[in-house]
Amino acid sequence: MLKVRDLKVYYGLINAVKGINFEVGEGQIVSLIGSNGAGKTSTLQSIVNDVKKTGDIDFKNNNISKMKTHKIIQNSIALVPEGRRCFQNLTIEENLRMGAFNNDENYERLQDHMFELFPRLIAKKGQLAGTMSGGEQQMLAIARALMSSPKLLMLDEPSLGLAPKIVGELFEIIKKLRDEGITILLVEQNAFAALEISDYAYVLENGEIALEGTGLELIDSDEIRKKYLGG
Ligand SMILES: Nc1ncnc2c1ncn2[C@@H]1O[C@H](COP(=O)(O)OP(=O)(O)OP(=O)(O)O)[C@@H](O)[C@H]1O
Repeated sequence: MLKVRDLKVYYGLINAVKGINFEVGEGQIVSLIGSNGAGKTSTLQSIVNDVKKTGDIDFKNNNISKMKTHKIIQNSIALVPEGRRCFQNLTIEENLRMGAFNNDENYERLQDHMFELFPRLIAKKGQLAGTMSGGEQQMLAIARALMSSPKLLMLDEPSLGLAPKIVGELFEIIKKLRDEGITILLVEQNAFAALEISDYAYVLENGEIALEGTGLELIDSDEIRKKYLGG
């Protein structure tokens, strides 16, 4: 579904991503893991053309490298950025409606489905997003992105700052989305949680892919255990 070839991202003289290649197959969960500053966020931003880059990005066999960000989003790719960024002064329902503004699909049907997927949100649907917990806001951010009916959902550090119980709940939902046919590209520092649910994963180090394999292969790898899984 997504093929990234020789992707490079520069910020002035800083070469944040150094010519990486990776693929995301339809219906898969693929993760990019790596420590702070490895280039994960820059990679996601370059897919939606929100950062200066070189290289080729094919989505469903169309080259989208030079497409404008809003066109890419209309083209069924959604990005949930790090830090959630819900509309703090809007209610849950209003946030969902904002997510659907570009979508001709039946709003009520989509909204009902979001409340099925994220039951924590239904009781609070009239509440302002800014007054909800971090976990609830992360769920809302994902639900809002899903309101555009994306084929590819990209999540940047969804577990950041959340309690382990909520992370578990969130990752179960991510698996469910994959089972519903949504392809997922997940960026995570929580390597174990990501690898456990990933069909395939890439390890980014200093802007390069240091290692790749199935989620289970990487969980079993000594190198990954030492560097990312605490032994
Ligand atoms: N707007 C920017 N201007 C200058 N340098 C930047 C900018 N954004 C990112 N960088 C640098 O690019 C490198 C990669 O950053 P990036 O945010 O992509 O990494 P990351 O793996 O997502 O890390 P994190 O998890 O901390 O967000 C880092 O060295 C970072 O300091």
